[in-house]
Amino acid sequence: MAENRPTPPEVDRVAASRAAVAARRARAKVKAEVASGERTALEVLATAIHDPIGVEGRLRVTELLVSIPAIGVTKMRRIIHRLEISPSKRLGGLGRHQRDRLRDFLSERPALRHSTADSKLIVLAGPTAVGKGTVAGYIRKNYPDVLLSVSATTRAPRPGETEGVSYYFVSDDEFDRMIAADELLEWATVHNAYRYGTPRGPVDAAITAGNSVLLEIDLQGARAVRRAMPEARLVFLLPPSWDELVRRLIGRGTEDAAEQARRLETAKLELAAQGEFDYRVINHDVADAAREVVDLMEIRAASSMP
Ligand SMILES: Nc1ncnc2c1ncn2[C@@H]1O[C@H](COP(=O)(O)OP(=O)(O)OP(=O)(O)O)[C@@H](O)[C@H]1O
Ligand SMILES: Nc1nc2c(ncn2[C@@H]2O[C@H](COP(=O)(O)O)[C@@H](O)[C@H]2O)c(=O)[nH]1
Repeated sequence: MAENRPTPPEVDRVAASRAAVAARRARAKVKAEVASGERTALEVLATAIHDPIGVEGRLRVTELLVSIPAIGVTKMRRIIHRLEISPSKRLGGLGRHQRDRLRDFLSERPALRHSTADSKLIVLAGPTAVGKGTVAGYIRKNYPDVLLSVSATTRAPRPGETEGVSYYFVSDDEFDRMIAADELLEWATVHNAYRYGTPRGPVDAAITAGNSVLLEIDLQGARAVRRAMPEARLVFLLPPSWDELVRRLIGRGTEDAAEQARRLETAKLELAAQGEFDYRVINHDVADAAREVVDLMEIRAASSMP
């Protein structure tokens, strides 16, 4: 019956709304492909440049960035601010310089180019007194699903440290035995002083069970884990400034002046190596830094679900 048929303006509205739904679905599919590692963000950008009015071209830069595992909304806002790209910009509407900056950003970060869907191992490293232990402790308390690896060390306990929670405090002989028995995933002499190592068993067991594991270790250890387990994601914790790092070290008051000086020398070398890491997190605030680290695991855990 003629009166039940849509009038021409209605036809336009229905068609437009169907097209909008189809476009939204197509964009959601692209985002899911990036999130699962099926396509890289770089590939999506390349397609958008080739076809600015296609599905990829209609994707907002913000949508592309938050599809990438390890980039949450806060980090995405910081990135687009740094790249001087407006949040409303679509990939197809980027100017040449914006496009180049975005392409450079995506190319420079190996972790953003490859799928990270199967990585559950996060390594947290950074200079002395930046707050690695504090951030790891916050994660232990507030995110019980994350297993914090407990290292073995030959150094003596500090006041307040607990055997089996802070560290396994072992003798030199016992540490030698652990190395010989291949019980350590990695180990290093840190600050030219004591030996520290990650017991392999609990890490393997947690990963096999599908749980996320956090290792809080030094730069040498991070490099060794990368060699042994390339799927591990390396996070470098940074201080807001060098002066603040010195303030934290002195304020902690657990080392004498000679040990502080030795640690600060190591810190300079460690800071120079930050470019080797997949992610950098500035520890302004403990809860925020912990959240950023845990976000890496949550995204990965979710994306690795069947
Ligand atoms: N976001 C923060 N703001 C202010 N102080 C902090 C912050 N995070 C940690 N601290 C303080 O800085 C000091 C050093 O922290 P922590 O011992 O966790 O460092 P670390 O990186 O584990 O050091 P190390 O490698 O020497 O063991 C502590 O006194 C801690 O309370
Ligand atoms: N390579 C490893 N480094 C480790 C491990 N556990 C801790 N550490 C690092 O040692 C220093 C000093 O720690 P502190 O407790 O004496 O202040 C710090 O940078 C830790 O990250 C480990 O298992 N392997």
